[in-house]
Amino acid sequence: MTPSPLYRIMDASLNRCCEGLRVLEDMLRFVPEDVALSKALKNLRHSIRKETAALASRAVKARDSENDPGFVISQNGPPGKRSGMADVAVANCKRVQEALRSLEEQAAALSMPELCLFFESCRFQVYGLEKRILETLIPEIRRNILNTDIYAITASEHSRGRSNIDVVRQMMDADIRLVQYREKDKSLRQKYEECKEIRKITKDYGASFVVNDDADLALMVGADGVHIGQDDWPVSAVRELVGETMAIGLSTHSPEQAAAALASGADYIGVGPIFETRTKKDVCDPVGFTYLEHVVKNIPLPFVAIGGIKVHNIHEVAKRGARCICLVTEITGAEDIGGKTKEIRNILSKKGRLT
Ligand SMILES: Cc1ncc(COP(=O)(O)OP(=O)(O)O)c(N)n1
Ligand SMILES: Cc1nc(C(=O)O)sc1CCOP(=O)(O)O
Ligand SMILES: [Mg+2]
Repeated sequence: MTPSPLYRIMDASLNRCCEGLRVLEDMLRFVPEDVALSKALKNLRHSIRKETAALASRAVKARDSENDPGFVISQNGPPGKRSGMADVAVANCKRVQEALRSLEEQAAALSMPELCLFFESCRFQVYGLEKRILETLIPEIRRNILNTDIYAITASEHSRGRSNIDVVRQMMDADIRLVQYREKDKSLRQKYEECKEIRKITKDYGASFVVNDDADLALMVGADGVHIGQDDWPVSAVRELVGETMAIGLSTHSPEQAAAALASGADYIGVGPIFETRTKKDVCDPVGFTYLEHVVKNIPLPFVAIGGIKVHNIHEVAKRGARCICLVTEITGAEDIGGKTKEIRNILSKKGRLT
């Protein structure tokens, strides 16, 4: 007898549900190393496999993957729709919940009341786990954006006449993993076009992309982060606008601002200007090493040191504990961006030996 098509749906939904749980389980295990949460997901997956063993062996008989129209749809769909790890986590929570809802409906239609109740209780467990995932994994992923040595920023007026696109391509070829788009005098349309292109390039290279000032632009182009200053919109308002998965960076220039940034929910802070800089017009006086050392000792947030940092002084910054360092014109103004990046990395790799 041909099995009911409902079994075919259940087969697909069971796989979808367990695959989604596995993705989440691995992310929690390896990103924030949250063993308890990872284990809770694993237990749920095992209990679903156990409770549905009889159903699964019937459902697999209804499987016909070669003729599944969904396969054609996913093959032709837009590649890389997810904009980062946080999006992957959120999408997989939804995937598991939807699969469980579908299983529940099919079980009801096939008059399997016990399984129907089981799937419903699993779905409610996932709602609870999703809340914990959003509270632990997503902020960790957002803060991870600074988990790199160099933070590059565009500056078309200091780029030897090269376009931002050209400069970003060279940055990517130099294996710079984090780039911010910062332009003060271009129209919104120009900024939008450039950011769209830079988002595409950075994604191709697997690098992170942050937009300065404009949270709406960051959203439109699917950036990984937005960077705001003390006079920009407050972090809480930006968070409301951009949602949970986008990182928010906040410039700080004093211990008071750093403490406020911590309370504000910013994912990372800019610490500067360490030295004098002419790149930012309305910048305050250099904060020097005192403020940098204060942040290293007292502020449990990722930070990036910025302002006047060049090849000749970067070791002074690194040896005081800055692990992520931002150089704007030193990189955009270099004739050979790849060569300059190597020079910077060479110094950073020797920082322990420099006095
Ligand atoms: C990484 C990083 N740190 C600091 C800043 C400066 O931001 P802000 O104070 O808002 O000034 P402008 O860059 O908007 O002139 C930054 N952009 N990036
Ligand atoms: C954009 C920016 N923000 C700063 C801050 O201290 O918040 S300093 C700065 C410009 C840094 O450029 P350069 O590396 O060319 O000196
Ligand atoms: Mg700003």
